[in-house]
Amino acid sequence: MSTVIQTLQRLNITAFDIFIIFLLSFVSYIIFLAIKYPDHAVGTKPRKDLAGPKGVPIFGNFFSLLRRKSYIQYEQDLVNKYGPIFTFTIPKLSRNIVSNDPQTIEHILKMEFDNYGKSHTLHDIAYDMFGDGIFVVNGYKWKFQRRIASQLFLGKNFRNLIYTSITEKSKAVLNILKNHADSGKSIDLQDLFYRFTMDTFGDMSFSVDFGCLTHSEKKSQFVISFDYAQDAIFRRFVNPLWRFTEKFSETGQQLRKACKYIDDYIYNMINNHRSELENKKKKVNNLLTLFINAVDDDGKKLNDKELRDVILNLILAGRDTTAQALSWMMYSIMTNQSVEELLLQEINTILSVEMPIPSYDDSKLFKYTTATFYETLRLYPIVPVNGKYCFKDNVLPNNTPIFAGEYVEYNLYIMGRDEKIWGEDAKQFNPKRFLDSEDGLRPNKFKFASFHAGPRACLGQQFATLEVIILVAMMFKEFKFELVPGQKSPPEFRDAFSFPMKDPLMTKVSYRTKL
Ligand code: HEM
Repeated sequence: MSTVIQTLQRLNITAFDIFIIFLLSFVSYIIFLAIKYPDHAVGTKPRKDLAGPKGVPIFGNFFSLLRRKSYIQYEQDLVNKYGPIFTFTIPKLSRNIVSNDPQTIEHILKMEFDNYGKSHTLHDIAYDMFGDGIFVVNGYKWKFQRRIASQLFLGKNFRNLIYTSITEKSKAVLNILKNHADSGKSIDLQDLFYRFTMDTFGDMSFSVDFGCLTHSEKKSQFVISFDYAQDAIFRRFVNPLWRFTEKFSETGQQLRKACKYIDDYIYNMINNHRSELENKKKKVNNLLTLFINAVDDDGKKLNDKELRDVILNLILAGRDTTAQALSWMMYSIMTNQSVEELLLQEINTILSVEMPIPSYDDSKLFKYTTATFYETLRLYPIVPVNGKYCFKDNVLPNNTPIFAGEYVEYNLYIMGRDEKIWGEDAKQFNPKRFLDSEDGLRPNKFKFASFHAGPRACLGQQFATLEVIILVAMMFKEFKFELVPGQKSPPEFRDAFSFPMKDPLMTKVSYRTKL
């Protein structure tokens, strides 16, 4: 070090000179980048062959995206201007090529499955919460988790477990609704559904009572931390400097605190479950037991960190998706009287005063209710924007070339309203479209891709459908629901990993017939 200083002194170079050299080098580097990336984000290839908004040097379309009202609105404006295929770039997140057509979805989710997957950037951004869980990994890690989890969701052995959890927690929801019907106090249904899906999932998957329905007035610290961490991590997508800013920001500090709380809670749950399994020496059938006992190809069991990642991903999948779908479904029913009438007709033919809870087998009879659920997901897809990272150069069925490192994205919210895909009444809420069509309740998975498709199709579709049918049937059998006036209709949504309503769904509850 001292020789460097001596040399600099001999050459008469001062600290100020060094500062100027650094500054000039930095400015030259920025100029070099600005010339190399004149209208697209750093690290991306130019794509003059594709339509799309012109970006600024280095940052591409980052600033216009920051000014957006919502990501969906941003893309809707681009569809209106450029048509269904267009592109834009964001630093770190690379180039997005949006192609809103079912053939593209089939191509990336099924036909070219091995060539399109989760990216390193997604894994990095989400790591603090999702770790190496099923939503953010590819290859063996994904396959292994899918294989184990599917035993619960697709295996017949777990039918009773799932059914019992759903009906028990649905009864708890009905008790809360009774209190509101008696007191005349309105209720936020979205919040109620989050509590319902969290408790159902906790019971069924971990034999844990999160207490969301029993201690309904106070959110548990776990839920508060879980929600905070999810939102903070989602915001990283539009902050390429998040690693730096979070070191100093309040958000960063709160996020670390939330993740620590979540980790402690989950590790504690794992330890309790392990010792319960060891002490009782009996089989506790649930998702956590399946993963604790599972062995990989080398005969190795998962360690606590791996179990934690698996659990957190599944809680995310199991809670938010169905709670939000239920909220949009209730909103859609409350604003479509004819749908409510047909739904009630169906419920009343299957349920009675003596049989107010659908049996597992009866749940299959709720065709119109299932169609109403699907129609909700068609117009309000819970993962509205999805896409995959391209590993090797490839060409889409519509002849759009895709280069390694680019994302192919599709927007189901926009596709759900596209008359070319769904016909003239695409924007209308009409559950019958599923029943009247040839495919019925087995719609083409690439057109109706709300549950994803191909080898990574949603594992929880049947579980979510059962959960929705049972709760909705029980709720409508006993209560009437009415939106509290003065709320935005349709409700606004919030940018997130899934599709939450921005505001509470305030609803007045009354008895259908006072018993
Ligand atoms: C309305 C309810 C639901 C909807 C609309 C839905 C939708 C989706 C979508 C779009 C994906 C693909 C996500 C991706 O790009 O990686 C997915 C994956 C998944 N879902 Fe669901 N989901 C729902 C409920 C559930 C429930 C209740 C569970 C139960 C835990 C669940 C478990 C999973 C799992 C494990 C995956 C990952 C599959 C894989 O990568 O192999 N889902 N779901």
